[in-house]
Amino acid sequence: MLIETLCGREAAQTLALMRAHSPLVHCMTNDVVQGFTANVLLALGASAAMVIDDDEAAQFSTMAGALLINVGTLTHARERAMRAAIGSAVSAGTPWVLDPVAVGALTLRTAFAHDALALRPAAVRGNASEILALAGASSGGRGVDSTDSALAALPAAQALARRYGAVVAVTGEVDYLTDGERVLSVEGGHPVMTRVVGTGCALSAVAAACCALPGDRLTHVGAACAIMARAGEQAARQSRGPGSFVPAFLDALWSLNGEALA
Ligand SMILES: Nc1ncnc2c1ncn2[C@@H]1O[C@H](COP(=O)(O)OP(=O)(O)O)[C@@H](O)[C@H]1O
Ligand SMILES: Cc1ncsc1CCOP(=O)(O)O
Ligand SMILES: [Mg+2]
Repeated sequence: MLIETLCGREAAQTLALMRAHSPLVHCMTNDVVQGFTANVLLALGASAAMVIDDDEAAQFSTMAGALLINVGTLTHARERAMRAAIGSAVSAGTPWVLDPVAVGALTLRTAFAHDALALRPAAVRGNASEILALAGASSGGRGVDSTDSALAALPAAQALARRYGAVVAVTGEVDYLTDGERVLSVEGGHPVMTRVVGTGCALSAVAAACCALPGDRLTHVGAACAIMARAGEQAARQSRGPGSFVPAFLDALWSLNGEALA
C-alpha cells in the first residue's frame, strides 16, 4: 500500500483558504470541549456557533458552511436534534463531519453513529479505537481514549471510507487519512496533546471547517491534521505542561504560517 506524506505547501494553501473564507461551523459537540473548540476555530480564522435546540439546529445547519456532530456527551434529546440537523444539512448540501467519541461499548452513541454514517458524512475523524469500533472491528477503547495504534486502524478507516464515500481520518502518534483509495500520513504533534482534553474534538471541528473550503477534501482534512500537529509541537516547546499548553496552543494556531507548515 502506498502511503503519501501530506505536502507542507498544500497544508499552507488550506490554511490560507481558511483565513480567506472564514467558514462558519455549526458545532453540535460535547459539554466538555465547547469553549476550547470555538477558540481553536476562531484562532485559525474560522467561526463557530453551538446551536443545539432541535428546531434551531435544523435551521442553522442549512446556513452554516459545515456541521460538526460529536457524540461525546450524547443524550436521547441531543440525538433527536442531531438527526434533525444532519437531515437538513444533507438537503441543503452542507458538508457534515462525524466525531464518534467513545463509540464501541456504549449502546446509544454506537447505534446513532452507525445510523448517521448512512447519511453520508463528508468526513469522519476519530482515534484508532473509535474507528475500529465504528467499522465493527473491535468493541472500542478505554472511554474516550484509544487503546490501539492509528496504523492498526487504517484498514478499518479504508473500509469505512469506501463504504460511505467519506474521508476518514484516524489520529494518534501518526495520523492517517483516506478516501478509500489514497492514503495520506501526517506526522508530528506531541504526546501532551493526549493529556489535554479536547484536542481530538477540536481537530474534528477544524476538519469540518476544511470541508467547507473549495478544493480536494482529502488534502484539506489532511491539512487540518497538519495544522494541529504543527501548532501542538510549537505549543509544547513554549509551555511547561497541560495547563500552559492550552493558551500556547491557541497562540500557535493564531500565528501559524505557511513557512512553519512547509
Ligand atoms: N502520541 C502522540 N504524539 C503526538 N501527537 C499525538 C499523539 N497522540 C495524539 N496526538 C495528536 O493529538 C490530537 C488528538 O488525537 P487523538 O488523541 O488521536 O484524538 P482523541 O483526543 O479523539 O482521542 C491529534 O492532532 C493527534 O495527531
Ligand atoms: C472527556 C470526555 N468525556 C466525554 S466527551 C469528552 C471529551 C473528549 O475529548 P477528546 O476526544 O478530544 O479527547
Ligand atoms: Mg476524541
